[in-house]
Amino acid sequence: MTFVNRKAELHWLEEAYKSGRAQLLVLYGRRRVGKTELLRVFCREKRHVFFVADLAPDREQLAAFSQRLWEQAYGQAETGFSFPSWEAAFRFMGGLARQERLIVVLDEFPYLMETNPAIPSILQKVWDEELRNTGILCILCGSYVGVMEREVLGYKSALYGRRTGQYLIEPLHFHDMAGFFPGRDPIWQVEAYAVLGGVPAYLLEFIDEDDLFAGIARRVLRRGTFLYEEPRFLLMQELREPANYFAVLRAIAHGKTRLNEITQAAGLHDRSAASRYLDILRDMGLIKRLVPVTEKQPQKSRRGIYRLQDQFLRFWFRFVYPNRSDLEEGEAERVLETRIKPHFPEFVGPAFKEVCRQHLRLLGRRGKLPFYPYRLGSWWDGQNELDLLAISEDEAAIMVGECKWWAKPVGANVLSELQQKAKAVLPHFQRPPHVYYALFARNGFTEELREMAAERHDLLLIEASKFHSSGDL
Ligand SMILES: Nc1ncnc2c1ncn2[C@@H]1O[C@H](COP(=O)(O)OP(=O)(O)OP(=O)(O)O)[C@@H](O)[C@H]1O
Repeated sequence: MTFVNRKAELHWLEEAYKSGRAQLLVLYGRRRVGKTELLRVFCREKRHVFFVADLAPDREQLAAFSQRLWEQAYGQAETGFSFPSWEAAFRFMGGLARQERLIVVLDEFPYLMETNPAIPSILQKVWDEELRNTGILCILCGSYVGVMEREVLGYKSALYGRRTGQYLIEPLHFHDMAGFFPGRDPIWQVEAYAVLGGVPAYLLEFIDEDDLFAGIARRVLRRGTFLYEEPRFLLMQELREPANYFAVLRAIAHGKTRLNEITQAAGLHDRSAASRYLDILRDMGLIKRLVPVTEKQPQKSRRGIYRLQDQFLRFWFRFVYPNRSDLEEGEAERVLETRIKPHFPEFVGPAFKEVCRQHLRLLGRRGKLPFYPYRLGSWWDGQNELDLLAISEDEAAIMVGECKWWAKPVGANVLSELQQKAKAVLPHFQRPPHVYYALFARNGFTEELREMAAERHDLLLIEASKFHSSGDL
C-alpha cells in the first residue's frame, strides 16, 4: 500500500530537519490516525532512533531506549545493556547528535510520562544544558491529545518554551480516498467515507473490497474482526472506566447534542460529570463541539452542540452496537439486508454534508469560488438550518449551501427553500452581504435548475457523481 498524502505534514518535518538547528517537535493526534507511519516515512533514509514507549516498568523502558541508542552508535544491539538513568541516556543522545543530524522519535510519549512522571523535567534539563546546541531533532509523539496539549505543550509543563514546533495530525480528507481506492466511482467513495471516515487504519481494512456492503459484512459485522471490536478497544486502551464514556458516545451517536440531553441519555447524575467525560472524549479526538459558523467566539458560545468526530464511530453506534445480539450469533448477512441497507442512504446524508464542506474548502483554496471562504461550517438557529455557510473575511459575501443525498435529481424547489432559509442568517451581519448559493446532489439536477444556473452568476451546482475520482475533485 502506498503512503497517501500527508504532504503538508512531511513538508513541515522536512523544513525542521533542513534548518540544521536543534528542534524539539511535538506531534500528536488521535489513535490510528497515522502518526507512526508518517514518522516512519519521514525517517526513512535519515539517521534516526525510533523508540516506541509502552506501559512496561520504567527500568525496562530505559533499557529498551538505551539499546536503540547503542544500536545507532555502534551498529549492533548490546543485549542487557542499559544506561543508569534517563539523564545519562539523553546526554548520550546529545553526544550522538553533536557532529551529525540525528532524529530521535519518542513515540507514545504519554506512556513514558505515566511510568516516569519526571521524564519531561529530565529532558528539559538535558535540553537546556546540552541538546539545544546539537543537531538533534527530537520528536515527542502521542495519541492522547489532551495530555499532549496540557502536559507537554502547556505552560505548566517542564518542556514549556523548549518546543520548536507542534502539529496536530488530523484524519485524512475525502479527497484522499482516491489514494486508498483508486479508480472507484465517486459515489462509492462517498459511501465508503460515510462508513469509515478519514482514519487510515480503517480505510486499509477495505482496500480489497470492491463491493462496499460485502466489505461491511466481512470486515465490520463479524465478531472478532478489528473494526467490530474497535470502539470498545479505543476506550479500553485509554481509560480506566470506559463504561460512562461509552454511554456518552452512544448518546451523541443517537442524536443527543446538548449537555443536558447527553447527561440524561447517558444515565449520569450530574452535568459536571458529563462535562468531564465530554472534555476527555474531545481530547481523544472522538467527538467535536460545533457552533454556528457566525459565532465570533466559538469557545464561549452557548450554542455549541456535540457530534461524533469520527464517521466510523457513527456507523458503529448506528448499525453494529444495536444489533450486537444478532451479530454475536453470526447473523451478519441478515443484519446487513434488513437493518442496514434500507437505512443506508439516510445514513450517508450527514457524511455527504461533511464531504461537501471539504469540497467547498478545496474549491476556495484553489480560487474557484467567488471569494475565499474565510469561515466555513454550518449554521442553525431555533428554526432554520443551513448545511453549509461560507463567509468572506470582510463579511461582504456569503455562500449558503444545501446537500442532498437523494436518488432523484434536485430541482428548483430546493433552491427556493434555500433562498428562503438564507434570509434567517442575514441579520447576523452588520451590512447585508452578497449571497451566493451552492447545491450539492448525489444524482444531478433537473433540466430546469441547470438552465437557471446557466443564466445566473450566483448559483453553483455540484454533483457527487462528477467528483473527480483521481482525488483532486
Ligand atoms: N497516509 C497513509 N497512507 C497509507 N496508509 C497509512 C497512512 N497513514 C497511516 N497508514 C496506515 O494506517 C495504520 C495506522 O497508522 P499508524 O499506526 O501510523 O497510526 P498511529 O496514529 O500511530 O496509531 P496509534 O496511535 O494507534 O499507534 C497503519 O497500518 C499505517 O500503515
